[in-house]
Amino acid sequence: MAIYSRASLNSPSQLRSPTPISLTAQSPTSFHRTIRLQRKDPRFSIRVSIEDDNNCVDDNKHSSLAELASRDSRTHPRPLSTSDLSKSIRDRSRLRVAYQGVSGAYSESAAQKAYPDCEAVPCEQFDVAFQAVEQWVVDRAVLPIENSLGGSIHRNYDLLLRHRLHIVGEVKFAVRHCLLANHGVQVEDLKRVLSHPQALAQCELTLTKLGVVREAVDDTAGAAQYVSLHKLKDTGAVASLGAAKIYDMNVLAKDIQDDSDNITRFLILAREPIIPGTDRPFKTSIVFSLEEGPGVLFKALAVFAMRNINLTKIESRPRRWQPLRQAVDSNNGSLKYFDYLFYVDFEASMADPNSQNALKHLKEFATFLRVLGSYPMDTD
Ligand SMILES: O=C(O)C(=O)C[C@]1(C(=O)O)C=C[C@@H](O)C=C1
Repeated sequence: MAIYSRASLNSPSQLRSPTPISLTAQSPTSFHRTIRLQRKDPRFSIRVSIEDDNNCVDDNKHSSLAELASRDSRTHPRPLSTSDLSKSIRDRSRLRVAYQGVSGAYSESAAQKAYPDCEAVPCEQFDVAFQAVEQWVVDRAVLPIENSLGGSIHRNYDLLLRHRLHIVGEVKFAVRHCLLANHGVQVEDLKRVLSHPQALAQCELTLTKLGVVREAVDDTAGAAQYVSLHKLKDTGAVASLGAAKIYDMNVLAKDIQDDSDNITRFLILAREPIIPGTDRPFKTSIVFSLEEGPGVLFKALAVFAMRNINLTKIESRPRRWQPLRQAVDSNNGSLKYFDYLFYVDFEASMADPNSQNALKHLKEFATFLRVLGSYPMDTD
């Protein structure tokens, strides 16, 4: 049984697309298959063929997959993929906010918490959400950056640096996971459970007790959608109560996360920065790199401590393009070090001269420094 990326089966506009779409299935077993959605008649029919690695086409699968694809496409918007980004969006009446996943994902709820009247736009991957903002397809992106149980979402730290968007806000969202299965399926029937890797990590204790095989997919709601569409009897999903309703699934257990206080912090990204204020609590996010040497990170952090600026987060990531730095050591000759980027959040606005002085000071010995955004704190 292969786990397909969401887009393989839920695509209204893929089905209308003039070009055939080819998606590689991610298979947990030795099967590795490619799904091709091909348009036979532009208006009325699609042809779905499944090929295995030996290019054997299994025609018997056509009708059922086509049926599934069209049934789902009528009800839920398809996540944007990179190829959609060139198409213009006409309805500009509501703020459009990109999130990663499909309808029912926690990220969609976070987008709606940040902008209650927005049009939440699903995207296949984090990268697509970044590009959708950059290319004016949407106005904002709301993306997870850290979770109180699972830790940092490193991919988004890396993408913040690779793209040129600005952090204009943050939103904290209480994530309450449910164990979902198709109607009639009991907990004892479950052999495996699908979900987003963060969600699986957040439910470690429950899933270990159940003794099920865990399989990672792109998002929690996508897991529910997959199990529901395929009418699986031995597979469950960890997802939200909202996803249970959308994909008509039974809730076998609620609040299965390891700790009831399971909070994910999301960043709100935009093309333009906001003008920082001092009228309410602000946070500033920066990224910098430093020379190699004893006490350099200590010195960097001291620029905040000596000004009584509170740090709320520090994350280090290896530099992707020059991950190793060559340095000369008087005792050992030439040495190679890992080169890091440090992401720091501090509780102050860039409108505050204290923050400006701290960054001026940091620049004296940082080899690179970028302000990612200065934005109101979510104090909920
Ligand atoms: O899969 C989802 O529903 C998401 O919104 C993604 C995501 C994440 O990336 O951390 C968001 C919140 C939860 O922490 C689990 C998963």
